[in-house]
Amino acid sequence: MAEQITLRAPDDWHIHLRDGTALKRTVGDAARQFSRAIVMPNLVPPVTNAKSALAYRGRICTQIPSDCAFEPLMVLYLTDKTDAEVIRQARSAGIIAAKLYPAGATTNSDSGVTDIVNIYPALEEMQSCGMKLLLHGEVTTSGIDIFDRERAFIQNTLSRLVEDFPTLKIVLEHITTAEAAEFVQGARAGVAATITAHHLLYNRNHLLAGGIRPHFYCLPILKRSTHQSALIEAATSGNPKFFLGTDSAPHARGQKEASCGCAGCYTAYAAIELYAEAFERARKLDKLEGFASEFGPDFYGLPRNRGTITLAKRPWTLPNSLDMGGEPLIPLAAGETLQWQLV
Ligand SMILES: NC(=O)N[C@@H](CC(=O)O)C(=O)O
Ligand SMILES: [Zn+2]
Ligand SMILES: [Zn+2]
Repeated sequence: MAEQITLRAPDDWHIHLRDGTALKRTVGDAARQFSRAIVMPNLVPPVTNAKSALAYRGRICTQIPSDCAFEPLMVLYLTDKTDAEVIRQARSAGIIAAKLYPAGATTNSDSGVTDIVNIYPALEEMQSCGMKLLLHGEVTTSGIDIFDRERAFIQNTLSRLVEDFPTLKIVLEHITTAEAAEFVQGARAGVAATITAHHLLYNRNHLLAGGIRPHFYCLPILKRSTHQSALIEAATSGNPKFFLGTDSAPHARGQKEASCGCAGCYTAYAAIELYAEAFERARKLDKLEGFASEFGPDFYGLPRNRGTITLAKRPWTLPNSLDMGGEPLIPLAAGETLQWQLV
């Protein structure tokens, strides 16, 4: 029999499920892999209040496969107009986090925040009611090089936020640099980070050397391999400040393979298998369970899942494309062979 490992059931603390006909694909994949997921609110139009978050949750729930138990955890999209009252209503509707997209930073972030001081009253309220702040941590200043945008965000915005709101729980999402890992490690309690599978498995050579490969294009953009190594180190360290967030973000093939392609990698189809690959390469498979299944719920103050999943060492090949109800969707690592497979 193939070698197997059994883990407490994992959760995804950052995923994009989109809406409408995409939900069958995205919710099905997420629910097979994870028990819970933090659902990003960057729809068009974005999810900016309790009412639209609950309606979106309802649409997601209709697509949960009958043999899966899956809980979507909803997130509010912060805009310049989000005030304390919007936060209070969201909190009483069970929304556990709000997301800061600096305006223009990434996919569907046009309604994002133009100046952090505009949301200080909302952040005050979040701090007092215990709502988490999730960050797309990149500056949008056109003069700042795309490879430096995360570092600049940490210097200009995050270091100030952490001090101005000393008890606000903050997640710096999808970190991509050694500086981000260091900042989070050294920051006060209540500051954590998620790390994607693709930032553990790849670096900018995979994106750009020997031809441009649009399916590796995501934001924050893949960095050089020294940063990849720092992220592997952080994810496999057993430090509970680092936990799993796939940032799985589907765009149909034509949106990716284009003269101006969209940012986002679709990893939900094989998410835990991709992470297992990265942890095994680092010889740290024993650290996967904490990262994938324990540190996230502990940070959010939610119970750890009771169920388990089993992975078997049984090499398998990802399909070349997936059906998303229209144009095909190319999963990350399409056609590649992974060592571990979800049983
Ligand atoms: N990560 C990405 O490259 N894209 C995400 C947005 C985001 O998380 O920044 C998307 O919604 O497509
Ligand atoms: Zn983002
Ligand atoms: Zn994202």
